[in-house]
Amino acid sequence: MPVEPSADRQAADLIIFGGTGDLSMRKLLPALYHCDRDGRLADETRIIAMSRGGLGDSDFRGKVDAEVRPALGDPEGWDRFARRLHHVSIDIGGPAAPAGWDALAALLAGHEDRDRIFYLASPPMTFGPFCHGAQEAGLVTPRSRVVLEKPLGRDLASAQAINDEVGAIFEERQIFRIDHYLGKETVQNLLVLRFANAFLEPIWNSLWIDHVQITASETVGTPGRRGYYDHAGALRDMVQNHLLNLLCLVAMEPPAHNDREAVRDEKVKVLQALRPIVGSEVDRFTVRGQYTEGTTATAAGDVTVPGYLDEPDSTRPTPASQRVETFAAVRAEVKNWRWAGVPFYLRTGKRLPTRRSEIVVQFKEVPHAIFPGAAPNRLVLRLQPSEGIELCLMAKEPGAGDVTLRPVPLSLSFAETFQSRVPDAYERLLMDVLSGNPTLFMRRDEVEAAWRWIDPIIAHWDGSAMLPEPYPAGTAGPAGAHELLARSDRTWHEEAPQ
Ligand SMILES: NC(=O)C1=CN([C@@H]2O[C@H](COP(=O)(O)OP(=O)(O)OC[C@H]3O[C@@H](n4cnc5c(N)ncnc54)[C@H](OP(=O)(O)O)[C@@H]3O)[C@@H](O)[C@H]2O)C=CC1
Ligand SMILES: O=C1O[C@H](COP(=O)(O)O)[C@@H](O)[C@H](O)[C@H]1O
Repeated sequence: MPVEPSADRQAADLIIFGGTGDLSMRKLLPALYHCDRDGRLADETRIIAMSRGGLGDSDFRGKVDAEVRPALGDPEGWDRFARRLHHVSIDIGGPAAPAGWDALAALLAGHEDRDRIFYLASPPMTFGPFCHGAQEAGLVTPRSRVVLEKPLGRDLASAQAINDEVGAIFEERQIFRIDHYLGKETVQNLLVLRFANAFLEPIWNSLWIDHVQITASETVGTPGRRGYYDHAGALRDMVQNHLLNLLCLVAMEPPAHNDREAVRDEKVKVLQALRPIVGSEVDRFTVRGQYTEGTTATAAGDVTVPGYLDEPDSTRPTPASQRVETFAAVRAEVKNWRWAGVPFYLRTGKRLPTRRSEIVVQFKEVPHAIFPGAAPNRLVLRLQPSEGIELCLMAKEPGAGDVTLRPVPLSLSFAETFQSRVPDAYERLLMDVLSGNPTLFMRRDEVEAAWRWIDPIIAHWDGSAMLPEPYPAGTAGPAGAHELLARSDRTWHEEAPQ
């Protein structure tokens, strides 16, 4: 049964700019539906999508009904959710933009006392023009907040320009830079695991840890996303934000408090301690690839899928599309006392064999082996497909005779242990925006520190005559990714004996 909306919830108008896009249809609207079903939205809260689509409210409701509802099964309380939906057409930067602002103003008139959230689920170059337009239309109230999707810009300079433009209209306390990985249950649990348990922290350093692997592997390709992806690539799309955030949470010092500034202060220090990868080092410490035609596993069996350049899209590939990486791997180092000499291997790619996001903390070998075959311990924090934690220990196989060792996992699945649905990251983060809690959002200095480290890698790739290494869809990425670890006698987690 859907839960009745709580009377003490603050009513809000949530304006999703880009409300017909992939992110909105796949993530934001399903998350908002779940929040509504669980009674977490006030009765009067409205969801107002904006796009160039020329849709009326009923067209938009029909679109959401056709595209979002089926993925939710048979959703209870759907009609209540559907009544919250509205659509306003606008072409930001286009000649008809004033008419769009007028339509939005008419819808919002008389509701100035509500929280007003502008969620920018659109390409980053629209952020500045959108905020200016909203201000000129008189729509920015003291109760307004703005949510900026990642990646914020294409490099440090564009990120600074966007931050300046948005910062001229909204105060920093009103700006929520979202990275949905920070809303994932395991990611929040990482801090609990580290700082609410005594046993890990004493060994959480270079004396005990050999290296860390952070992987976000996806089976999906990029059909229909050329307009965005050709300007992004895997490094900007995933590494600059999601993977660096995970690295920060693994590597940061214990904050004095679990509050918005203390946690973010410690994360920034990690970003500032990242050893820059510059010039020819980029060729040694990074790998990039692009998928070609191959096969991918689906529920209906293996299917042949096109390469990146042949993905169906309304825009044709350009010569620059050949340079876009759909796979990126980086060997990073945090230059401080705790982590000296411990590599952090980051890796992400599209059209890989499995959908899997995880952090693997690989411990060192025992200092003195009295049993042959002892493999080092490994802690795996699983973000996807299911969220959980696994500690791989060595155990003796039952039986008399010689001791035979076997690695065995101590596993914790959040869904099984807590017998409850694990909420999607966007549910948590959208509710944080609605209640005004920015702890799990990025501060300006964090985003800019991340770009400062990423920029030299991109500059070297851009200036190089080399193209990304091809890898067939459905395989584990380019050969260079294997070599990145093999050089130091290491292997990626899934290549190691399980
Ligand atoms: N897709 C995903 O899984 C994720 C995406 N993101 C981020 O979210 C943002 C959006 O991504 P995604 O949804 O994939 O992109 P899409 O291209 O699918 O959607 C973009 C949306 O913005 C609207 N839009 C674009 N330009 C204008 C304009 N000038 N005026 C009015 N509306 C405009 C589009 O509508 P129309 O064309 O009708 O105008 C559409 O609704 C990006 O910054 C991306 O990095 C973040 C995490 C995950
Ligand atoms: O931000 C993004 O994330 C998704 C992957 O998110 P996940 O929660 O499914 O791991 C990725 O597909 C997309 O390219 C990127 O923009």
